[in-house]
Amino acid sequence: MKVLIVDDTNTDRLLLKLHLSKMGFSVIEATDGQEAINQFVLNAEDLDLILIDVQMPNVNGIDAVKAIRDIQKQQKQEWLPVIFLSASAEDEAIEEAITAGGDDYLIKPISQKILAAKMLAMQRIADMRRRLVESNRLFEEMASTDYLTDVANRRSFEVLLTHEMSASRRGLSCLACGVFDLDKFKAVNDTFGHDAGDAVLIAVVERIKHVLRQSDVIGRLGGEEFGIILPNMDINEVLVVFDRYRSAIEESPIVHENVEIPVTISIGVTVFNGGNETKEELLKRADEALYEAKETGRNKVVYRP
Ligand SMILES: Nc1nc2c(ncn2[C@@H]2O[C@H](COP(=O)(O)OP(=O)(O)OP(=O)(O)O)[C@@H](O)[C@H]2O)c(=O)[nH]1
Repeated sequence: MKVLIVDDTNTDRLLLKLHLSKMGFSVIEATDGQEAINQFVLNAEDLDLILIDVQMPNVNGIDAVKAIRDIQKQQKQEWLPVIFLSASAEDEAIEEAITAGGDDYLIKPISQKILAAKMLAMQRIADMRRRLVESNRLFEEMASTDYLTDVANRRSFEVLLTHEMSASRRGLSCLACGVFDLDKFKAVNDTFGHDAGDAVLIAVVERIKHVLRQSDVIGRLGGEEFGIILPNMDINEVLVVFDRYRSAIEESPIVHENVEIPVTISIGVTVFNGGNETKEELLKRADEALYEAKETGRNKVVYRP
């Protein structure tokens, strides 16, 4: 557990540091409120607790904690426990400290036993907080990822598309968007089985990912339909690039359990017109191009500027 100790009195700070280090905590220090804010910003990622004196010159403990809570709120950070340290046992002082954002209040001189007990409680909170942060991260990942192919799901693909459209508006760069669909995929399922169909979907995505640039996006729009976003494209290259994806699928069959499954895809492509065009309009145009590719023979790219 990493603890920030803030106290302008050297002896108090060093004594606390000694006790906490003996208990096995890693300690960083600050000698006033402003330094506390700076240290918090630098260490926000892995800090577990702040122990902060109330009375300090310049920025006092109360103002520093208010500023830290504001930063946390703005940056949507997880809660970080704060314990105030003060010689004052007045009800009003305790009330002010907790209102400012403190979680506990220790009266100086601090008993070693009380400090050890409080640190045990804070350790529990820190562990709980870590688990919460990790499960939130996992939850967000699951909520935005397609369970089968591990690429962006429709919801997160649309969020990314909106984001890339704004970037394209600002930078006046060309943004290409493609929608592709496996050809006669029902026949793959019917002939080779649903598991083989799943394996084909995974393999197709892997092949496309292999030829995408780092900044490109692929997402599953549903069933056997996928979307591709290509930011910063050269408009003259759009067709060539998407045809490379098409041929990457056609060039060799997908092998599943030693069985060769020939697969092709049809792609509908368009480019973002800028201005007030919405993502729905953009995707609709790409979908219409895909429909035309299907209607006119499949295994082809149709471009609708
Ligand atoms: N294995 C598997 N099949 C899926 C999945 N999602 C959708 N499908 C199948 O994809 C097939 C889509 O069939 P259709 O919409 O008739 O299209 P198609 O056979 O690909 O024909 P065209 O698109 O016209 O070339 C259906 O059989 C769905 O069951 C999936 O996650 N796994």
